Amino acid sequence: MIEAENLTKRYGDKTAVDDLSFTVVPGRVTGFLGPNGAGKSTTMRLLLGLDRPHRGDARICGVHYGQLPAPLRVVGALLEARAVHTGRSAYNHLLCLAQTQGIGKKRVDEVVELVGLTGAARKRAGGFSLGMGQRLGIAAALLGDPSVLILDEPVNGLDPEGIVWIRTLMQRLAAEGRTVFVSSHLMNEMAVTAEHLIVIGRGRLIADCSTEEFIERSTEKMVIVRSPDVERLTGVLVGEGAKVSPDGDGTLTVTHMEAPRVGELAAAEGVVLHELTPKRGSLEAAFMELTRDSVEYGAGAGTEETR
Ligand SMILES: Nc1ncnc2c1ncn2[C@@H]1O[C@H](COP(=O)(O)OP(=O)(O)OP(=O)(O)O)[C@@H](O)[C@H]1O
Repeated sequence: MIEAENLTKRYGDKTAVDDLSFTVVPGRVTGFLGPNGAGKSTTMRLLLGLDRPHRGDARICGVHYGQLPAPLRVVGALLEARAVHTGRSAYNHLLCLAQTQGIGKKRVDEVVELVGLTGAARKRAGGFSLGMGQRLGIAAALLGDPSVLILDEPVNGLDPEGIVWIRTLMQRLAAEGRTVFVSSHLMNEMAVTAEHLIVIGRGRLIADCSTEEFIERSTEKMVIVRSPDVERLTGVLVGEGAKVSPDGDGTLTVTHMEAPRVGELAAAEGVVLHELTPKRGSLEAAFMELTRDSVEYGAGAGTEETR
């Protein structure tokens, strides 16, 4: 379990994390989302005791990170892509880490295999690609067989096979009853990986809910309808309050009306349907909608004064 309580962190006059409270529970993958500069990495550093909050409290399994007697055995962390600048082999890098916490060589062999680095473990870790470096970072996070995992952008640098691998791994670790807290910019990936989301903007909490609820709350449901008689169908649906946009080739996108009602109206009017597909919005669309006012950088982001 991870608990943030009224966490606040300022850098000069910039408030990076602003009175942020949330709880991350075991047994499911919790995604941590927010636009660039929202405060995700800062929050993770506060949780891991790498930075001190100006106000509030960060606890892992009920205590501050610094109070954990053997931290690697309780919490495994991967912080944002920094290569391991070491002339040591990946294996020796992990072995040294393990030894600081009284973790045996057998576990080093296990994690090397678990992350698919067996063939590369004797190579110099400093020469690793970004993807291999990520795998090594994940191996280090798993060394102590921790019950809590805090992963900042673990998908960074991974190829499609690596992305599926980390998704499956995170879901398995959560299913084993661990707390898995993971930040990412890849919305499609988070939509299929995380069951629960914590979303922040400008250091403040925007949403703390299931992924499904998050999407449902902030995107409009659509129905895709295909018919050889779009004109008559459009008339019927619009007459009953639906909003209809023709996509050409006999397809309509219908909003403001659920799929069963579309089907019922078409049947009542004797209009043939070739397709009737309810479509839920994407996590990406929901994220853009909910964080629109919290975007720090990028198109449309003004200065504090102009907003
Ligand atoms: N050491 C620091 N000194 C000064 N400002 C900082 C420092 N660390 C973070 N900040 C500022 O705090 C804010 C939050 O940064 P943070 O890196 O936590 O955001 P983030 O959500 O992880 O962003 P990204 O998605 O781009 O990685 C940003 O405005 C950033 O510039």
